[in-house]
Amino acid sequence: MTDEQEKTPAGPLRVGVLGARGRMGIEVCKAVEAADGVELVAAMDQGDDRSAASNAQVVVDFTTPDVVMDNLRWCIDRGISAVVGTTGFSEQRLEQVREWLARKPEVGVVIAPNFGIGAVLMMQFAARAARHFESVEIIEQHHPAKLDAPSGTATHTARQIARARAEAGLGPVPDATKDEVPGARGAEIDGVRVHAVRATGLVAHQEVLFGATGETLTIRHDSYDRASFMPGVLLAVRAVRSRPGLTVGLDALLD
Ligand SMILES: NC(=O)C1=CN([C@@H]2O[C@H](COP(=O)(O)OP(=O)(O)OC[C@H]3O[C@@H](n4cnc5c(N)ncnc54)[C@H](O)[C@@H]3O)[C@@H](O)[C@H]2O)C=CC1
Ligand SMILES: O=C(O)C1=N[C@H](C(=O)O)C[C@H](O)C1
Repeated sequence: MTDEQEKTPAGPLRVGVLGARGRMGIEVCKAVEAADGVELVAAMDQGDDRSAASNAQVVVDFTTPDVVMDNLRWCIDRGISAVVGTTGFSEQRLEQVREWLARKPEVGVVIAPNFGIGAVLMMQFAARAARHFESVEIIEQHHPAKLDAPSGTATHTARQIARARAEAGLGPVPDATKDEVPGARGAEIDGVRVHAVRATGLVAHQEVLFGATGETLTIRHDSYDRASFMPGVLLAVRAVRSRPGLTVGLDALLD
């Protein structure tokens, strides 16, 4: 961005999209084009020259876990803030992003495992319920073209539940089952079992099942259409430049 552009007052916020021909990218481009106060200045996908997005003030990334770190570095180096929905963010990756941002204190990055407002609330409710139940399992369900399992949302939920259980002094989830077939009891994330279902017709769904003596509690969220993620994406796009540093999840933006 030139000094002249930075000084120009109050034009629409210039937004670039990486992964623009993907399922989410197509929806984000439509949402940005339809929204007030924002302007789509670059819609880039694999093989395109990323430098066409240099003029953006905010880049939205819905690509793949293997390219997202390179994209983020590219944005941060250029002083471009970023809103990231791509999955695959381990604690090490988040730490790496914080390191890059330390050299660019004016840049903001929001990384959210799920931009659905209902999904954010589902994760919050699950974290709140966690300390009251000795048993918990997560069942995530997605469309069969999804590349990763378990989902970023399920991983994030499991970590939040594990943290809440530890703070409450709960021990391991009780389970005497012998795994006769490997995988029958799902994956384990921070001590929480996660089951990943893939089926045609699904979009993005998650259940968190809690159990205590004589009762269960099921907290469920369903995204039936990718439009469900757009209010959260636009919220982050509008907020990210006023939140320097790294923000993980949408929670702080909803408060
Ligand atoms: N945080 C959230 O709310 C949501 C996150 N996701 C995540 O977003 C990611 C994308 O999901 P989908 O759109 O369903 O996948 P998709 O496979 O439909 O789209 C990914 C796109 O990225 C493109 N791409 C690959 N490398 C690229 C590069 N170097 N530069 C630019 N574009 C590149 C691909 O060509 C493809 O068009 C996944 O990690 C998914 O889990 C999906 C839905 C919601
Ligand atoms: O790939 C998807 O579709 C989704 N990915 C995100 C995830 O992995 O949690 C968010 C949502 O579940 C849809």
